[in-house]
Amino acid sequence: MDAAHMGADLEKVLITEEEIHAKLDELAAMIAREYDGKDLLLVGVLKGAVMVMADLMRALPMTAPVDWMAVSSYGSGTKSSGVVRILKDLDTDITGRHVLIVEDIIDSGLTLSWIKANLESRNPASVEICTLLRKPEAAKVDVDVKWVGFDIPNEFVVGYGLDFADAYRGLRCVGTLAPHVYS
Ligand SMILES: O=P(O)(O)OC[C@H]1O[C@H](OP(=O)(O)OP(=O)(O)O)[C@H](O)[C@@H]1O
Ligand code: HPA
Ligand SMILES: [Mg+2]
Repeated sequence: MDAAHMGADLEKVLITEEEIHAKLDELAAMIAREYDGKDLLLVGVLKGAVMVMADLMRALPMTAPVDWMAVSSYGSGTKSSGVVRILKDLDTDITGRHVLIVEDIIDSGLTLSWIKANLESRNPASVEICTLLRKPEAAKVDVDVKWVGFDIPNEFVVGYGLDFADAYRGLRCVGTLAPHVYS
């Protein structure tokens, strides 16, 4: 599908490309201050966090290494199953290291609360979370998140890494889909 058609499937744009980049620059400045002189490991959660990670790491004035986990709780639908499975674990031993989990979205919170607890059990120096998006009204569990880009309404969103049935991740903005896409 070309960009024009992908854009035509949007009902509304919630956050523009420019707003995303300005926010990630702000977050990167705070993160750089927090981890100055520390052994930081960035951990991205596949697949949704790919865009956030790519732009955040380039905004960070440091050489922090990156590792990835793949988990799945949504499958191809629009509701979290609540069951988290590790599809790919870290390559890195995080014992004694400062871990920053980089995510695209906290929706029910089930995925991130599970991942955070899982990583904390591996004896790191610290585990914090940076997420581009959060849906406060959708929270089923409380997740302690240090850095949030945008709080958004409780609507299913796509773009900038976020998918519907694995599509739309390449959209440069974040938006909601038109009803015809679901039918
Ligand atoms: O707060 P929650 O309700 O748990 O939802 C958030 C999670 O859901 C999405 O991942 P998904 O399982 O869709 O995998 P994906 O990143 O490969 O799309 C998203 O990237 C988060 O990891
Ligand atoms: O709103 C969403 N959109 C896409 N993927 C998601 N995973 C959790 N919430 C969402
Ligand atoms: Mg998904």
